[in-house]
Formats: sequence, C-alpha cells, structure tokens
Amino acid sequence: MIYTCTMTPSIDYTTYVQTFQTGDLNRTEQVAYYPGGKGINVSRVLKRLGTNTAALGFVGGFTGDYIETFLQNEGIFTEFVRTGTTTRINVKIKADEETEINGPGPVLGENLQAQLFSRLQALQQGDTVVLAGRIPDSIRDTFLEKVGELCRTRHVHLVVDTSGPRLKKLAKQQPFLMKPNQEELGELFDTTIHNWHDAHSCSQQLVEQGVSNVIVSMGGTGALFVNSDIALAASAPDGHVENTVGAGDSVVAGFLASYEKGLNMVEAFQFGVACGSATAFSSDLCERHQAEELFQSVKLSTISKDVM
Ligand SMILES: Nc1ncnc2c1ncn2[C@@H]1O[C@H](COP(=O)(O)OP(=O)(O)O)[C@@H](O)[C@H]1O
Ligand SMILES: O=P(O)(O)OC[C@H]1O[C@](O)(COP(=O)(O)O)[C@@H](O)[C@@H]1O
Repeated sequence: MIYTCTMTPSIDYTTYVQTFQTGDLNRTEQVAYYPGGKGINVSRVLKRLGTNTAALGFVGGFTGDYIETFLQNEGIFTEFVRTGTTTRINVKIKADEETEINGPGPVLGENLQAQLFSRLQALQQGDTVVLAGRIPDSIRDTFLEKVGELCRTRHVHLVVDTSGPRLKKLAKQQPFLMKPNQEELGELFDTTIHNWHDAHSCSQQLVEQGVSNVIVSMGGTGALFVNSDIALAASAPDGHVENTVGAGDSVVAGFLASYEKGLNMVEAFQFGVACGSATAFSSDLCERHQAEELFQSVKLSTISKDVM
C-alpha cells in the first residue's frame, strides 16, 4: 500500500483570467476547487493510475470536510487527523503567467502529532509512505527522525517531497526517493541550479549521503534521475501548458505506481515524467491515458558531457 502524508493540505482555488492586473478588480468566469497539498495530489494520481493509496495528514473545518469528501468520492481511503483549525485555501491564478498564494499550515500540538504517528504505525514491510508538502514549524525534528526510524526498522520505503530546512533533515533519514524541483535542490545546497550538470552533481551528493534514488524535476526542461548505478536526463514532451500545479506530485505518483507494478527504475522514471507533463497539459491532475500517450515522447539520455 502507498500511504501519503500531507501535513498542510489545501483547497486549491484555481482561476483563469485573460490578463491579471494587480491593484485592480479582476473578474473571472472559470474557477475550480481542487483538493491540494502534495501528498493529496500524489494519492489522487495514484488512484487514477489504478494503484491503491491511503491519504493521511491533518485537516480541519469546512475546507477539511470538503477535501475528505472529495477524496472519498474518488475512491481514496482517508485517515486524516482532525485539527481545530480550518485547512488553508491556496490561490492559483492562471493568466499569461501562473501566480500562486499558498497559505500557512496549522499549528500542530503534541497530541495531534501523536495521533498522526499512531496512524503511521499501520505501516508494514513493503509499504511506501510519501511525506510531501510543507512541514509546519510546530512539527519537531524528533518527529521526522521517528518517522525515519519507523521506516528503516519496518522496511518501509520513505519518499520525501518537501522544501526548506526540513528537506535537509529528511535527506538524512535514508529515503528511498527524494523529488526536489530545481529550486528546492538549489536551496538544499545553498546554490543555484543552472543546468543538468549542477543538478547531477547535487543529486550525486544526496546519493552519497544515503538517499537511494533522486528525481530532480526541472519544469518544461524535463527531469533528472540519479542513483548509485545510473544518471539519466529526460526531456519533457512539448504541449500546451494549462496548469502546472501538481505536476511535480504527478512525477512522484507515476514513478511509484510503475515501480510497484514491477517496471524497472528507468521505465518508472520515464512514466513519472510523462505523468508530470500530462498534468501540466491538463486543468486538473492527469488521467492514465494522457500519461500513456506521452510516454514514448519522453526521451531519455545518459548523463554524460553531451547533456551537461
Ligand atoms: N512547461 C512544461 N512543459 C512540459 N512538461 C512540463 C512543463 N512544466 C512541468 N512539466 C512536467 O512536470 C514535471 C514537474 O514539473 P516541475 O515544475 O519541475 O515540478 P514542481 O511542480 O514540483 O515544481 C516536469 O519534470 C515535466 O515533466
Ligand atoms: O505545501 P506547499 O509547499 O505549500 O505546497 C502546496 C501546494 O503544492 C501543490 O501540492 C502542488 O505541488 P507541485 O506543483 O509542486 O506538484 C498544490 O496542490 C498546493 O497548493
């Protein structure tokens, strides 16, 4: 079973306008209210790919109810811890450019953290847990260390897709997979990632530190895959970009779903990138057939001097 854990879910209020004028009244006719947060997006795409998944984390208030009902209607098993505060609404404005406003996460006391940890005790050998999205300051490092230890002792694959200082902490927990985007990887190493070469050398350092597999997503350029045996660059297919929210989460879902079905790492990576682009070309997250149609147009090359 693939569990996802989203500590700061959201409703993604997604709206399309011709041109977005700051300091002015903008009227829109097209809006959507998607459940969001990185782990939740991973669960939604996994379900669309036919892989069983359970969504864990924290939700609260009317927005929390909306998220839980939405996921259950899509056939996703949910076991969120309820908080006393209303889950955030993130604003996604789609105009010539994409503008995002992400709200703060909840303050999570010891009791709520203990409730989440007891849900994670359900993890068994062979399971995967995806810890994704912003981790609130109130979650102590010791909590993350306990999750890492639980995964190691139970032989559970830990997948990490977060940002900021917590990414550094979690990199030390020997995750099976880390999926930073270009900016997050740069932040982790206090540098700017300009090209494949930069991304490759930082990813290699992560592998040397004990991360089994690293995928660096690089927007319209594609993605990089590095482990101790291989280093591959994947080009993203061309297409009309509708909404890139959740594209990175779709890469994670596509990779995990394929790996769980027995595909090798290379094919799983290729399918993950196809899922990322299929989501970028859709208003909501990708459907399986859309990713399958793009699969062959994701071109892979071994990282060597010619792609650096
Ligand atoms: N403009 C684009 N054209 C084609 N594919 C894209 C585009 N933007 C994103 N993608 C796809 O989505 C994946 C993840 O995008 P990225 O923006 O790097 O992730 P994140 O959402 O985590 O920031 C990329 O690796 C690529 O496959
Ligand atoms: O937890 P964060 O870092 O604030 O990000 C939350 C946002 O990220 C998303 O999960 C999208 O993530 P990606 O575009 O990186 O795949 C949105 O659904 C959500 O609004």
